[in-house]
Amino acid sequence: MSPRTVDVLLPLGLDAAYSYLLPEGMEVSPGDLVHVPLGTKSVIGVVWPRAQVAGGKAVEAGKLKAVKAKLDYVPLPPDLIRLIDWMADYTLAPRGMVLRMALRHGESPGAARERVGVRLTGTAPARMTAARARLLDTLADGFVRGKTEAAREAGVSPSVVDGLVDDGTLEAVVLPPEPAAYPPDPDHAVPELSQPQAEAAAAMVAAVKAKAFAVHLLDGVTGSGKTETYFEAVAEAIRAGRQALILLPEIALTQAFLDRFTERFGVKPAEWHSGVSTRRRAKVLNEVASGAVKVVAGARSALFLPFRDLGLIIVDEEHDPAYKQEDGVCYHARDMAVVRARLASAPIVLASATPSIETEVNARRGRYRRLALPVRFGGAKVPGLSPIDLRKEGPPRGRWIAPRLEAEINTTLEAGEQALLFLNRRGYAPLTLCRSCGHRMRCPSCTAWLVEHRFRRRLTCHHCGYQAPVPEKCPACDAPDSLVPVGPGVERLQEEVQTLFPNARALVLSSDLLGGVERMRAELDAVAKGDVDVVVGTQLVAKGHNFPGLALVGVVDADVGLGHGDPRAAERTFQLVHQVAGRAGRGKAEGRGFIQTHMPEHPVMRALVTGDRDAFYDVEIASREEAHLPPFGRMAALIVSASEAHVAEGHARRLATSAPIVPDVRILGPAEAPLAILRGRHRWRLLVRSPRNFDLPAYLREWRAVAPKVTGNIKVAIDVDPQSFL
Ligand SMILES: Nc1ncnc2c1ncn2[C@@H]1O[C@H](COP(=O)(O)OP(=O)(O)OP(=O)(O)O)[C@@H](O)[C@H]1O
Ligand SMILES: [Zn+2]
Repeated sequence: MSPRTVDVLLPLGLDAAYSYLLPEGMEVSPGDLVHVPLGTKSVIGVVWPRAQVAGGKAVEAGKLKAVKAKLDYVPLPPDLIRLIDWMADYTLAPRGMVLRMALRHGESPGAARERVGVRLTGTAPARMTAARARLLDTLADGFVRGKTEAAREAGVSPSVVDGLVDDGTLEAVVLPPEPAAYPPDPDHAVPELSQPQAEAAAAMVAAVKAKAFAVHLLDGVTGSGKTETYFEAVAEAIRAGRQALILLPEIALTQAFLDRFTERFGVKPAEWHSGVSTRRRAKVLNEVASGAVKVVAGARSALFLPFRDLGLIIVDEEHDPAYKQEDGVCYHARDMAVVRARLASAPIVLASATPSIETEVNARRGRYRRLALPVRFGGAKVPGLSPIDLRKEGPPRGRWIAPRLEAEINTTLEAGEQALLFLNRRGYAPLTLCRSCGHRMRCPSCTAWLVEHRFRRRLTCHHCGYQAPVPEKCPACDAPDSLVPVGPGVERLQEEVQTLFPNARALVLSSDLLGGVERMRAELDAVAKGDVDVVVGTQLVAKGHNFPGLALVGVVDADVGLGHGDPRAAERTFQLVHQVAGRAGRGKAEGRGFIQTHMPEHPVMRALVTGDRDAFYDVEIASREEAHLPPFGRMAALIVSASEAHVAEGHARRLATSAPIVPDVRILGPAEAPLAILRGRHRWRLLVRSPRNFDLPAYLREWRAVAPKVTGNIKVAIDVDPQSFL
């Protein structure tokens, strides 16, 4: 009999699986985790289905090494294996690197720590103290409680518990391990839905029941209650004993989401994001695989969880750029979620008030089914937006809040309502320059200005993280005290708010403040509770928050994102401003919004002011179509980088000449990237554009096969469907 072999994919920068001998007596199936030798090391790999190694090198069985051990870890389910293959083919990332994303959190949780609980025995204590009495009182209901919980609930120290155990008044019992998440109850608090909500919910529920792939766009205006509505589909999946995945763009910030889930289903969902401890993630992963965890709310990496029976995927705020991963394997989590849903034969719901152009086009073509929620829940109105023309009624020099906006903020504060000022610039000032010689402070390793962060007293590069204290004299001309900030960031804007409205409680919300997620959650909560009068925030505040007391929104510089030659600039600006404005007027107070701009006649500003969303999409879709931009054409970016400028340029030029010539495929560039130097590496960019129904990944693979060899420290990064054009 010929020796048995298996193919094992390793989580390394390799595309093909390697063959290994299977020792006698060892049985493995695709998806199983195994230990295999690689060189002198032993590494973890995954048994891969055979079809994938067709192109691999045939090795004589005699030279093959043997699988060392089959690991007692959760295997990858078939639809996840197919997703990994699909993603590797589509993004051109090595299959092993895609696998790595699915394995990164897959450590074994180890033995669960034993939890000890206590309960009353009926024996009276030898002696009574006030603390003991409180504890006994707490436990009088007869329920078992964890030792620490019992102490906390009674307000006594844990030693009091130990004392009573020693006395025989309490007995210690071993508690079963705590699950990663308790089962959500689909009938815990069923809301009364409005008519449009009920119709949309019914369609999604039917899709869950159908157990078939289908894409729905839940297209609801800000505050229409999209969450409540898709929760009904989640409830249906739970009722059917299946699992649901809810992707959120910034899960670390969405305490409010978890609270709402808890209100609806009685318990929290399992959370999955980088803020969750490794140990906890391992536990979640195991229980997702066993099927015990019914609902996961997570960041994009949750896409790679080994669901046992995935019945529904929700992508909330589907337009959010945070879904795109730009380093390592470049992929768009929304698009890959659609792929995973297809592979799992499950329905998927994309929710947004400002759908991406791609999704909107799919809905218009009927490929996605649109479920519309045209009005806010409870009758509140979506706020109107008025332009403030900075050319005519701008603020005085050195200030950024125009007089009209200032007056509006005053009115708002007098009425006891909250105001939000939006500026998508972190830090104090985007540029620092020397008053004497004009020297500009720039990052030593990027083509970028250093941004002053006054709270932290540092100049920071937002691209590479470089930091330095603000120097006391100009590094170029030595003039003392000559460095001045130019332009506003949120920190500087807050200073202006404090000057203009000294009695207002102002708060900066930005993703880079000290204190991390915990602080952010606490601050968002404070805003929602009304403990803050004026919020000054970056795009962080645009994301789905519900601030009931917020009446006024001022967009301080609506032009920030426009005019960088970025094909998505108009779309992004529209989405961001519309979403920010959508935070106002959700409670009792009527909402108002103001946008400060130098170009009120710009189509984006006009669409925002007239509130004519469809007109904006019409124009934007038409211009994309005319320019053959996605989704009317396909696009990929190739970024060539090297530590020396001429090396990067030379390679980019040779790469361009090596491109296979195919009618309708256009190579744009190479050109120096707008972010010409990043972390000390010089960058050149090529863009490839093809018709829509063209296999662009196949073309790119063909190109890569004939491209000049990558030598020295040259790197070529491929980004299919690029979102950023820096
Ligand atoms: N059927 C309902 N019953 C009770 N409350 C509801 C219902 N639908 C929505 N709400 C409430 O209305 C508010 C707005 O809903 P939600 O935040 O889900 O809107 P949204 O569509 O997600 O908005 P955005 O796109 O701005 O994030 C929330 O406070 C929500 O609890
Ligand atoms: Zn830098």
